[in-house]
Amino acid sequence: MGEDQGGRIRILGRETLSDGWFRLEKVTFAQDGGAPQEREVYHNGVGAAVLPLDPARGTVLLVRQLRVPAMVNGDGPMLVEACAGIVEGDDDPAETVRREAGEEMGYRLRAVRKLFTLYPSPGSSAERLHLFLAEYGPEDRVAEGGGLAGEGERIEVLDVPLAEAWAMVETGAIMDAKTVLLLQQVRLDRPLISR
Ligand SMILES: Nc1nc2c(ncn2[C@@H]2O[C@H](COP(=O)(O)OP(=O)(O)O[C@H]3O[C@H](CO)[C@@H](O)[C@H](O)[C@@H]3O)[C@@H](O)[C@H]2O)c(=O)[nH]1
Ligand SMILES: [Mg+2]
Repeated sequence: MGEDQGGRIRILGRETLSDGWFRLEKVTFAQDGGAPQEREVYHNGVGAAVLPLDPARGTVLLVRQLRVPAMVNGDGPMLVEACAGIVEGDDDPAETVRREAGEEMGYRLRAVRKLFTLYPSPGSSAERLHLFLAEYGPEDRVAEGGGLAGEGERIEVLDVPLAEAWAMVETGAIMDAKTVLLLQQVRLDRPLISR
């Protein structure tokens, strides 16, 4: 059982509630010697996402796919997002986004640039998400894309002007947090081609 550096938080117990696709754990802890408290933690892995920009045409690549959580919330069933994937084991997140860009979009990436590593939903999820920008051009389309049919993926690729992508954020057609963040970063970095 652990304590934090100040010794004020003591972990009293850790219990696996479910161990399916990812693991759901219940953590029991006490703060400042107080009463025990519980939190559920979903260990949904390490992710990596990339927004490829074509600086010459002022376009970005996005993917549209079935997202069951959005569907059961009544917002889906399809979400428009930046291309993303789960980082397996000790894989390099930059390699993960190159691989996912090939599988999901059929594009090879250039000038892959790391931005941040973020907790997308730290209240209940242990996921760490690595965010990248990249560049592409029409000549970098090297395959069909669409995702891995064996995993049931049917991914549509969108090659859209930045202004159109931003309008989709404003109308609610894009609701995915990492995607909004990446589009905002492009608007900060490239104000002249963003409007
Ligand atoms: N069988 C099964 N498949 C699942 C389950 N949950 C997800 N999958 C499938 O597993 C595959 C994972 O595909 P990736 O491309 O590697 O990941 P992702 O779903 O795009 O996830 C990425 O984006 C998420 C949303 O931002 C991130 O949460 C995640 O960490 C990752 O970065 C998808 O086909 C997805 O439908 C499940 O419970 N059961
Ligand atoms: Mg994916």
